[in-house]
Amino acid sequence: MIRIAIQKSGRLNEDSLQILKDCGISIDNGKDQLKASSRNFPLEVFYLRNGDIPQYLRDGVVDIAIIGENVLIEKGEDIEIAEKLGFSKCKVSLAVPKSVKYASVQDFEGKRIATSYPNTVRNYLKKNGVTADLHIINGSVEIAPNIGLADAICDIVSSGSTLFKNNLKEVEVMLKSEAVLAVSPKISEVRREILKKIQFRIRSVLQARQSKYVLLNAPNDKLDRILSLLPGMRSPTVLPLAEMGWSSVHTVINKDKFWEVIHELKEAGAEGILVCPIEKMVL
Ligand SMILES: Nc1ncnc2c1ncn2[C@@H]1O[C@H](COP(=O)(O)OP(=O)(O)OP(=O)(O)O)[C@@H](O)[C@H]1O
Ligand SMILES: O=P(O)(O)OC[C@H]1O[C@H](OP(=O)(O)OP(=O)(O)O)[C@H](O)[C@@H]1O
Ligand SMILES: [Mg+2]
Repeated sequence: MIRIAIQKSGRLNEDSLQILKDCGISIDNGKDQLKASSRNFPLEVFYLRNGDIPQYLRDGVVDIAIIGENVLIEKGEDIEIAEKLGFSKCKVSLAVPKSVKYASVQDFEGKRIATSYPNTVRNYLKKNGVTADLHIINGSVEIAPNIGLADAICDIVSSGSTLFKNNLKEVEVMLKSEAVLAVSPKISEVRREILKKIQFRIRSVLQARQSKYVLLNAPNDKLDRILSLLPGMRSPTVLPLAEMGWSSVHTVINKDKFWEVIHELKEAGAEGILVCPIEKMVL
C-alpha cells in the first residue's frame, strides 16, 4: 500500500482526485473522511492541509503527495519531485501599490513586506543583497498595503485580478509553480515500485491531455502536401477510402497546435476533419 497526501479542500483537491481517477484509481470517498483507500489499486489517500504536507513527507507519514511546487520551495526544498502535473499553474510574486514608482529589487531595502511565503521572499532578497522587514500572515495578503500593515506584498499571482482589485502591481516574479507529485525521502523500496506504476499512468494521462486524435479525408493528388503539414507521433496512418482517389488520414497532434494546422489542412484540400480527445497515450 502506498500512502498519498492530497489537499483536503482548496484549489488542488478536485484536480488531484481527477488525475488519480484518470489513472484508473478509484477512491471510496466518504464525505469529511480524512483517510480513504482505493478499491482497485494499492493506495491510501490522506486528506491534509497543503501547508502541512512537506512535513508529513519528511517524516515519512505519507510516501507521496500532490502539492503546489511553491509550497515545496517554501517549506521543503529537500523533497524530491517525481512529476510535474500541469495544473494549478501560478507565480509567486512581489507587488507594490500602483502609485509607487518602482525601479529595481533594491527598492525593497528596509521595506515592510506582508507574505505567507517568508522563506521564499527572504532567499530571493538575500540573493539580491536586500534586507526587508517581513510580516507573516496566512491569507488576504493583498489587503495589507491598503490597511497600512505593509509597504509591499508577496503572494500567489495567477490572473492578476486580486492584485488589480487591491490597487497593486506585480514588480518581481520570484518563481513559477504548478502542482507536482512529491516523494518522501523515507519511501520504502517496495512502495517505490508502486510509485513507478503511478508515474507511468500519470505520464500516459498527461500526454493524452496534451494531444488530439485527428482523422481527415484527403484527395490522393493532394496527399503529399497534407501529410507534410501533420506533426504526428510517428508518420500518419493512411488508408484508402471506398471512393476511388481518396484516402483517410489518421494522426495525433498537440492540442495547442491543432487550430493552426487545421486551417492549413483545409486550405490544402482536406475534408471531413474530425478532432477527438484521447484518453490515454503510451509512448
Ligand atoms: N489563483 C491561483 N491560481 C492557480 N493556482 C493557485 C492559485 N492560488 C493558489 N494556487 C496553487 O494551489 C495551491 C493551493 O492553494 P489554496 O489556496 O487552495 O491552498 P492554501 O490555502 O495555500 O493551503 P491549505 O490547504 O494549507 O489551506 C497553492 O499552493 C498554489 O500552488
Ligand atoms: O491572480 P489571481 O487569479 O487573482 O489569483 C491570486 C489569488 O489566488 C489565491 O487566493 P485564493 O483565491 O486561493 O484565496 P485564499 O487567500 O483564501 O487562499 C492567492 O492567494 C491570490 O490571492
Ligand atoms: Mg489560496
